[in-house]
Amino acid sequence: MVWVNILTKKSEQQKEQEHLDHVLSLIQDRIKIVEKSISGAQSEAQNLNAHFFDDLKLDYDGYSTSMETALSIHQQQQLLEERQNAWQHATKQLSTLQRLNKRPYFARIDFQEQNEKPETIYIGLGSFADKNDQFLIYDWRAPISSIYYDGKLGSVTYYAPDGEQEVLMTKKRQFSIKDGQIINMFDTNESIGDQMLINVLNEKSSTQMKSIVTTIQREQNKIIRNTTADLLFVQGSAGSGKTSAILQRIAYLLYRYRGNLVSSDVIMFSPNQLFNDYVKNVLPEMGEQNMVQMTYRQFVSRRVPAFKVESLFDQFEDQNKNPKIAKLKDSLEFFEAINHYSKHLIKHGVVFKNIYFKDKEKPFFDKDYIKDIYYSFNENYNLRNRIEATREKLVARLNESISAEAKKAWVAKYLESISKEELNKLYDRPDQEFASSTEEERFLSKKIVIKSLKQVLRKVNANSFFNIRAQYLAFLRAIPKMIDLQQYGISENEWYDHIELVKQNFVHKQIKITDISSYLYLYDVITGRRVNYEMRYAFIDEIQDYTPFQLAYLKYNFPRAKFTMLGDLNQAIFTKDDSLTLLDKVKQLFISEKIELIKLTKSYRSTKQITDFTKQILKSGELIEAFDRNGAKPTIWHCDNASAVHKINDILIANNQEKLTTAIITKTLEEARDLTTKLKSESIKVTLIATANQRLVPGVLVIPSYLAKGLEFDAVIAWQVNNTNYHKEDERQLLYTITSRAMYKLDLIYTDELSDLLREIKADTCKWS
Ligand SMILES: Nc1ncnc2c1ncn2[C@@H]1O[C@H](COP(=O)(O)OP(=O)(O)OP(=O)(O)O)[C@@H](O)[C@H]1O
Repeated sequence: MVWVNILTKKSEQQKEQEHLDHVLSLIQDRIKIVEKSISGAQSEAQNLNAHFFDDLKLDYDGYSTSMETALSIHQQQQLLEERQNAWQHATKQLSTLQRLNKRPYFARIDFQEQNEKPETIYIGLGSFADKNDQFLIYDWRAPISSIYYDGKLGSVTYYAPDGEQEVLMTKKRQFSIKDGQIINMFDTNESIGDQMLINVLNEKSSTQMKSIVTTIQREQNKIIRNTTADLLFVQGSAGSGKTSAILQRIAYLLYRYRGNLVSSDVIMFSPNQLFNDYVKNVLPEMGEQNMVQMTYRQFVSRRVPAFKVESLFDQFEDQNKNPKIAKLKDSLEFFEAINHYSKHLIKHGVVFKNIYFKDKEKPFFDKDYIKDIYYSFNENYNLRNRIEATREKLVARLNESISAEAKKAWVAKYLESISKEELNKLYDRPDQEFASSTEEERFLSKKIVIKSLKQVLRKVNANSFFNIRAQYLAFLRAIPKMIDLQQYGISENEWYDHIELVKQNFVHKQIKITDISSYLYLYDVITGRRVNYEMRYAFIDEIQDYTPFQLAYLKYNFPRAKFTMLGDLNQAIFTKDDSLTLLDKVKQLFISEKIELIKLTKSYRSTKQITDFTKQILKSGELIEAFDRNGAKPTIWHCDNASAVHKINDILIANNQEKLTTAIITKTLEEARDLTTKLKSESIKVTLIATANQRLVPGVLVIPSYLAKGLEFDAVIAWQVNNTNYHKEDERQLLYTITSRAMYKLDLIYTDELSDLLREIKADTCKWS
């Protein structure tokens, strides 16, 4: 019986190999054709470029002939553009073919639609059809491919453009293919067979994330292919594939809406710059371009170049932060307070600034004068109309003042001081004539005034007459009238002291991350700044570190975008316990019928031993499911100060022997710096990652906790898990985030006393040393 099985398997594999050889030869033939057409198009374009002017009818005499010239240029340009497009299309095709040539497909499914013939299709990273338009490979994103990820054998459904389809799936086969050879193949009845997943997961990590298209899991597939939700909210434990799902989802959407959606219509907010570097290869690996990617801090900071926005480091290590005030400022209630406050501003309360010109003592436009204009419009004017109308009036006033300004002494003085060359530039034409020298002088004076007044015009057009800093402080002062501070446990004195701090920050050109969003929102509401209606999809990873205010502000900025928010409420390292209620807050921003929630509980990153250990750090970690892949139990090392660094060395030697890349994760940056110095003095080679702008290099890394967000490493050494570093209940999530970065091996080192947060760990889930 066994023999028969082996024999059938062998002959099956031979058949599959023959099929693969056939497909590969067709792909290679196609590559040759496309390469030829590319070089053809290239030389044609070069030719066209080189002879561009030879072929043009250059004739500038008379209207009709110059029209002809224009037409001729236009035609040549069009021709060039067409060649360029054909060339671009062919290059894209070539890169897909080259990808397919390396690995044509990874799966096969056999199925039968009602009253139709049975069909067999192969699934790969792109589509490929023969000369008769018969598909030999289906893109993994094609509607039918969905059943490969979704269903067990038997009756299954998938969504085609014309609705739900039911088919009978009779076979699901997975392949490992290398250099044109089938290395292995399995038939499976699971969504995606565990064997394939184990093989993929057992490959060691690199400094770059990889695509997971061959082994997407059922729940992940739901996230990837969702097109109905306005808000898709994914709560997933550490390592459950949230980030992977986002990236495959973007690739899916670009395919599904191709022609209508381009990568610049998609924006992704990521935790830090290091993370961007970590994921940057995934979309190109799938043949797509990367989306717009930025951190929230970048998104807000670029709007306030004059301010220094609190850094990630300061935000994490700021010990003076008042959590009660932060809670208030991060809330949706605070967001609503701005809406409420702005309604009152229709009648009074907008704060203005003088605009100066030459005279630094006397304003050119006095703030009271501006205020009178602003409030001269009737109450039907909303804030945006008001500021626009004020701008218009100021510009009109500016124009009216030209003649009077031209008579001022500085103008005559200036005229005398400028060079002949500069003077000549002031005339409209070189041969311009004037009735008298007085008239000429008047003309030149006006020209100078107009030129100089441009700086005032710029200020008016940039709304510089609106004093946003004073306005923000005024808004903060109005808060006790709108929000019951006691509810947040804040006394009035505390609040006013806090306003003083914000003011001092402004004086030093600094702004805290808790202020920047409300500051910008207030500015936007008052000036009626236009938001981005073009963005179609917004992705937010590590959602637990966002405040409800920030999410409301993002929603305001991208009103037409569908949002996908992913995170692990158990890994909140900035918002801590508040993150647990985040979902309820976010729900208020969307229509409830358009919200879909998905939970991912299985952790693919770490071995079973690591997941079973780390989940105990959380209060409600029991819901996290480990993927059945075995490794060593984590080890907790107790060392004295002198031996701790040597312990690291021993662990690194062992990890190197197993070819595991190690990251040593500290709580703070200061600790990371300190440890790096100690390790280097012992001649241990490590790279310190101190800022998010660094690159992830191969070799041992020392990295502070808040920069390790979203990343993963073969082996992790959690440094100094003592009770000084980790004793507060709200530090559980931080410790969980650090330890859950490990894929295969986890060591924890402490001196003095062990963290209280690790005391309840079951003795048999780790080794104590
Ligand atoms: N279906 C899958 N097939 C293969 N590998 C997977 C799959 N899903 C997840 N992984 C792997 O598991 C690891 C963790 O995935 P990912 O980083 O996307 O998780 P995450 O939920 O964003 O984690 P965290 O919240 O801890 O940052 C990655 O190495 C990823 O490649």
